[in-house]
Amino acid sequence: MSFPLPALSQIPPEIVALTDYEALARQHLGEQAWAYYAGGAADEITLRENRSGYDALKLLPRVLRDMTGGHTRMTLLGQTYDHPIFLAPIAYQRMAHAQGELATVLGASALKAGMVVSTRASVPLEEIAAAAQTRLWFQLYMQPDRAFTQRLVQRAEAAGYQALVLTVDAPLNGIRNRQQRAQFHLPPGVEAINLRGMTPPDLRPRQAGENVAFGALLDEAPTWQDIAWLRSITTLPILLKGILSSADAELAIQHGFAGVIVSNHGGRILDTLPATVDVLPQITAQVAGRIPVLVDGGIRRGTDVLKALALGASAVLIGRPYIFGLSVAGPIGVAHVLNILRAEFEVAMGLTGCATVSDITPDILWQR
Ligand SMILES: Cc1cc2nc3c(=O)[nH]c(=O)nc-3n(C[C@H](O)[C@H](O)[C@H](O)COP(=O)(O)O)c2cc1C
Ligand SMILES: CCCCCCC(=O)C(=O)O
Repeated sequence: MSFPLPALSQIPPEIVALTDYEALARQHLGEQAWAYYAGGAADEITLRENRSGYDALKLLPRVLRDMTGGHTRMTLLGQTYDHPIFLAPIAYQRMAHAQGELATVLGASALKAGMVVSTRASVPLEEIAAAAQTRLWFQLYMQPDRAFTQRLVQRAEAAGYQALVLTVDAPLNGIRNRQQRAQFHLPPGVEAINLRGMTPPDLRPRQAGENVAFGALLDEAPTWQDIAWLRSITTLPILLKGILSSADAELAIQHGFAGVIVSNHGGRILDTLPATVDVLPQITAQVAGRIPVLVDGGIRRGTDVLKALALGASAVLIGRPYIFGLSVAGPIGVAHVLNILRAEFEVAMGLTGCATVSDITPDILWQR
């Protein structure tokens, strides 16, 4: 089922960096889909800072180290991965490509990248698993109907997903002005197919002055009290996605999570949150190696991957870049994005004197 890597030779030679896909994707996606995928919340301050945070960090190479036998492999939750770059969960991928998540999983398989499949995927989770030749994790939005949530978790487990990722930073949608200006709505035929049969939340337009968040939506949002229940219905390891505070990272450990993902949802939920790379050091310090810490948001270069690992992350996830690759060139685009980033990461390791990921330590970051 995997496709041959040589197909990457079909990619136009001028596409050499992740950002090259961004400009092309804008031409492939309509205005509404572009607003959905590329946009962030409100003034998009957090969206921009996720990127500028990495640019502000400078590397300090170590030289003349023995690099014999170097590689990018790493171990996470007891499994070995070829490299520490994962695909973050992104909803509704059939809006970017006719095959949606099925195309993405082929691209991920070609590069043996771990892929996190969204609850709001537009292809049944079982079909994605059947096409996968790489490790899959399932991202869970807990639903008000707990029996429905339980069935979803059981389906993911039965289909062979190896971990759950509980996203907790989006109990309701952010203020998405870019989407509003583009009058974004899902096109016909694209839906969160794995949520079929569930009573949809009450999203009717509110009268002026009426509550938009308090009431039904937030009353039913999960809390720490629900975690024991979630852990009781699955044997899969569960990671917590959407952590920015070290106090919440500590609570995650106390509640038995297998890992945390430092994330501000790609700057899409609440604007003016700090960049994930800026809070990462506090969280890795708090966690102190007890569970793995992953991070996403703004990672566009191999040097960003290296910096995140130098700050203590075990792995990183990318979101928009692979969606842009998907929209331009389907599975090959996803594979190409991963290939570029993995190769850049390897070069950055080599040029800072890190032969393996365990050699990536904070001393390769320049202190002013
Ligand atoms: C269009 C879009 C849809 C997303 N859908 C989900 C989702 O369904 N579940 C989730 O946990 N995160 C979702 N995210 C957040 C991503 O998983 C990830 O945190 C973020 O995209 C990382 O930032 P980056 O896009 O700058 O790499 C979405 C992000 C985007 C851009
Ligand atoms: C209540 C928030 C739902 C967002 C679903 C998709 C997503 O995570 C995103 O667009 O971002």
